[in-house]
Amino acid sequence: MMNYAVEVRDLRVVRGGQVVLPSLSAQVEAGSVTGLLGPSGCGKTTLLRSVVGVQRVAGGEVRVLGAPAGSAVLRDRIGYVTQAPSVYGDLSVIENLRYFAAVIGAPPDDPERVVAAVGLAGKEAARADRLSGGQRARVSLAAALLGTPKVLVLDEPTVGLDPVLRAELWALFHRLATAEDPVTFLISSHVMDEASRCTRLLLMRQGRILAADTPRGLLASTGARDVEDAFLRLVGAAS
Ligand SMILES: Nc1ncnc2c1ncn2[C@@H]1O[C@H](COP(=O)(O)OP(=O)(O)OP(=O)(O)O)[C@@H](O)[C@H]1O
Repeated sequence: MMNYAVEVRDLRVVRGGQVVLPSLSAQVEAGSVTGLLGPSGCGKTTLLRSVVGVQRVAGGEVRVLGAPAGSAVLRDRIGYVTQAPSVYGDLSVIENLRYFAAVIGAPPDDPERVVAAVGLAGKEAARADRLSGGQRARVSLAAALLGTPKVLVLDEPTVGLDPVLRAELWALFHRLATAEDPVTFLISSHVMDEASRCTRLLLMRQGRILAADTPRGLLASTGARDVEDAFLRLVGAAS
């Protein structure tokens, strides 16, 4: 039987009177680097918020590591990085991470470990509001890595980063996903060319999952030459 880190069944979400997810079902395989791809406004963030347990849902079920999304047992087992990096501007990099480590009860030497993991060694003493956007995003990512979570949910983590840094971050995700104690990644992006970096894909449009497959499987089943083309073919077939 497939081992799923995240299972979503018939999820319904209404935001501001608008049905954003009518009835969405999807799974994320344990140890995968799963990309959630779809155009802006299709409901990616809403789905991620539901997985993390911060979204009010109107129906259906979301389970993470077998427990209901948002339950207390998941608190230090799931990390979430939102689109807007949530760090305190008036604190240094290491102060931010020490604060978040204390909140979740992570080991005292964890801030140093995660600073190195995201390539910010040497920037520990820098105030967060004096960092570049990409550096601030990496502080948020470092905070999500504290306490060695089993599932990391990342909302467009590579937006605004240069290609070298982008490649480094994807390499980091794969290292963590294939480690002895693997982390499962669910990563949203509206940039289709990031699809090839994922081991599995969820293609989403207008609150629905169009396809769930490996990048290779998706190209084979659609006959497309790249994921953008596959997406267009699936949209064409669905309409
Ligand atoms: N706070 C809110 N109140 C009401 N509606 C909202 C709210 N946030 C988002 N929505 C609506 O929900 C829909 C899905 O938004 P969501 O942020 O999940 O999309 P997304 O795919 O993550 O987009 P993007 O790639 O631009 O971040 C959109 O139509 C949006 O207008």
